[in-house]
Amino acid sequence: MNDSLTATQHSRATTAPSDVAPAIVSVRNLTKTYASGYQALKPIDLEIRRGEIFALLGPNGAGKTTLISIICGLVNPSGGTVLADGHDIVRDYRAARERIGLVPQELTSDAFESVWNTVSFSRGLFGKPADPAHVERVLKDLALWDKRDNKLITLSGGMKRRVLIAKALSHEPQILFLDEPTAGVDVELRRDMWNVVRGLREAGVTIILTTHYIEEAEEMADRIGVINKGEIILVRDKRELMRQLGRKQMTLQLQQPLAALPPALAGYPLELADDGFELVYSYDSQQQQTGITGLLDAVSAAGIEIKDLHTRQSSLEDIFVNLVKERQ
Ligand SMILES: Nc1ncnc2c1ncn2[C@@H]1O[C@H](COP(=O)(O)OP(=O)(O)OP(=O)(O)O)[C@@H](O)[C@H]1O
Repeated sequence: MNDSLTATQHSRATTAPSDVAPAIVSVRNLTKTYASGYQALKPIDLEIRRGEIFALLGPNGAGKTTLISIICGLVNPSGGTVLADGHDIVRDYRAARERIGLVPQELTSDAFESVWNTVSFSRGLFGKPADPAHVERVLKDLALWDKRDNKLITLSGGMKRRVLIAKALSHEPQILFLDEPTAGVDVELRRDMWNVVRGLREAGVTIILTTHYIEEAEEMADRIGVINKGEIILVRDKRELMRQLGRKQMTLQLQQPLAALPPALAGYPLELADDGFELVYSYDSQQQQTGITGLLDAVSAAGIEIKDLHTRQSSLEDIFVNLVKERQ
């Protein structure tokens, strides 16, 4: 991403998000019941901070697309309010929508249109005057400049994804929603896309992404929101979340297999694994006392010989699975 976008598109570039960063999107008491009678969103309150990357995680059918579609004005809310940069998305639709870019999963544009025309046309849809210099910058930033005259149908999957982002940026939004930005793309392209998204954040764009790849949220997000069955069950700074909810496991590989846990070790949170060749101990690394010393003494006193030992920190995936499981 070059500096021109930084300087011109987002002259109000923000500093790094902090606790005091004001909300750029405010969701209050938002509900959605579809015509079928299905309540897809229970009352939702959510604040997205200016300049952050916010990842919205949730299992299939949790309500992610419904929430994003309401904020972007594609689906009507049943109740509650949403402000985008201070503009009510219903009463002040145009002003709110102008501030928002949405990168959907699929390219629905005319396959026989050129990259340049598609992106320029998107800008026009928001009533913005033509600005070839801006379109040029966006295409250059997304490494699409060489493809500007190519028809969409001739582009690779990765290039099509970039076109989706270019379209969403064509009208200079401050808030960018990415719906599953890297679904179905290979690892290399995923890393490429992450760099593009980081570049946008550096240029002052607030990013909200939904993802099934928890690794993506772990890698990219400043904050994480978890939605389950139409309810936001958690919103937390990513690092804090991993520190607070992260658990550690210590695995002891044994010289000889155990048929069962010896009674002397019954008081420890231990599991036998790998056909009795492993003892797995779970503990909270934040605690003053992890219990490791006592456990190792007890193992030794029980005459169990250890061949090797390793520890593993739980990932965001473990945390997410546990959170959602708890609510079922
Ligand atoms: N137009 C609709 N009419 C009735 N029910 C709907 C409609 N759209 C979505 N739903 C239901 O609302 C719930 C939430 O759907 P939504 O698409 O928001 O979930 P999601 O979290 O985005 O899921 P996924 O990860 O599978 O895309 C689902 O149970 C879905 O079946």
